[in-house]
Amino acid sequence: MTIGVDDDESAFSHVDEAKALEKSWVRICSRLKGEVGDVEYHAWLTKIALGPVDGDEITLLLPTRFLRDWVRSQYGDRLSELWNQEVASIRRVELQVARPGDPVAPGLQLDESPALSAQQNIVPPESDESSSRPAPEAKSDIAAILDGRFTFDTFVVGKPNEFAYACARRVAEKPSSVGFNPLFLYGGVGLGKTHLMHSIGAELLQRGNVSVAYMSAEKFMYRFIAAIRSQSTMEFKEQLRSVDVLMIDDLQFLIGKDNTQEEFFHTFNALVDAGRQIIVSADKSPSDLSGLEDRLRTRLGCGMVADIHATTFELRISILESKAAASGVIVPTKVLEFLAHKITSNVRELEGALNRLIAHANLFGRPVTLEATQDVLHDILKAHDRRVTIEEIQKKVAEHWNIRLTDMSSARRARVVARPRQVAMYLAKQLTSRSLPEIGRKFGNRDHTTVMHAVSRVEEIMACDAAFAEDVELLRRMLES
Ligand SMILES: Nc1ncnc2c1ncn2[C@@H]1O[C@H](COP(=O)(O)OP(=O)(O)OP(=O)(O)O)[C@@H](O)[C@H]1O
Repeated sequence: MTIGVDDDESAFSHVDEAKALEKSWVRICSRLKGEVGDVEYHAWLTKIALGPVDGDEITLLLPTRFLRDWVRSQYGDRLSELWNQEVASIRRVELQVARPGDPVAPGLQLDESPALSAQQNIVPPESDESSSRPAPEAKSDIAAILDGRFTFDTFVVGKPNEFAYACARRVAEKPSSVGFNPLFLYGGVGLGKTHLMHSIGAELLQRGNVSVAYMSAEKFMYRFIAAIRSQSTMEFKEQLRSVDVLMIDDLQFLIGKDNTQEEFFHTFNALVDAGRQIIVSADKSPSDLSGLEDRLRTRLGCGMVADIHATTFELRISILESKAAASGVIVPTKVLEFLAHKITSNVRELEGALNRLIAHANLFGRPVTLEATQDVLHDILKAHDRRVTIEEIQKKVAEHWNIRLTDMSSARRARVVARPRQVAMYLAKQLTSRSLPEIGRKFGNRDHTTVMHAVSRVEEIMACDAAFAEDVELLRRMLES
């Protein structure tokens, strides 16, 4: 079965094609319903409308950005698999927010402010040669597929990323400036490199008159191999070398791929020599990318190298606040703090956790609370669980009430230090397997009866003082991270 958009007379007429797609979609829906159950199916999947097919990609349309993101994160891969099983020529599913005039699933409204189209094509450079290049399939090789969610507006700036952000902004405003070419962005997984690159692309395309190509290093390699196989390497090279801005994401993928590195090196030189902008991202700095050829590493380090550092608690809170605000769901500060304490590894995970909470709140129409958070995210939180020590408990509790760590074992009995000390003992009992005498010893050689008293006192106060109970609960959850 062939479904494509071309002039081939043997292809289906548009009407037949549309009917065949609808039938496939009905079958896919019925399989999905069986797999996910009625509630999930009606909550999310009935909102999808069929969009156009282009080559090996089918577009599915959703009425809001939120639904698009949710369906993409939860069902994106499964939808691609099912489509591919139904229609072998379809290999990818693109989920987009429907625009006015697009088909929408029955009974639904469009988002009032639909996201920037999730897909933008490369702007063909204006040139006399444009009619002689590129063949339609080859042209899609370097199409800049940008994620409309990733713009400068939605990027939250804080200490760890302010330098990279400023460099990205600068390149978006003045591509190919001296000292900024190439722009090399690096940092750990899920810290916003791709987001910044897409933001540059979106900004440049919005201003127009500039051609932008974006692709992952992996895609670069596969396109290169495909071009070799189809004997169209010249076209591929020409396309790459005709752009004003070339962005290659996750360059570390080219480690050990010598031929592709070589090709990239020549493309790189041709573009920089012609005064075009290159933007590259990787998980390490050029000097630490030890599997890359020396000459390439040297050239990569010649422009601006900007590091995105691990997030701080403050940045994680700001990111969560901004994403929660965009969702329209009220997420209490305590929950945001809890998440920012628990999930520290990368922003992608943090965002995933928040999205799940928001989806849950939307689905069941219930407010987001700390308890619900722990329930809904139990699997994520469990993965982050680890053993906690009495020293960590003392430190966290002392920080929380702003007392000195030494007061955890001092003889001072003023309430301002005695109460936090009791809480720390209570938490030590709750969160560790230490015996009462062992806990007592860690708190300035106190007797085990003192620990027992502390535990029951804290329980008493928690029962009648909700704010205190919430503080203790928050501390407990933080410490479990
Ligand atoms: N400062 C930020 N503000 C808003 N969102 C952010 C920020 N940093 C990261 N994100 C979000 O976190 C997710 C992961 O970011 P991104 O894909 O850009 O990371 P990456 O550094 O390219 O990761 P990888 O190493 O896996 O390629 C994205 O959804 C992105 O929007």
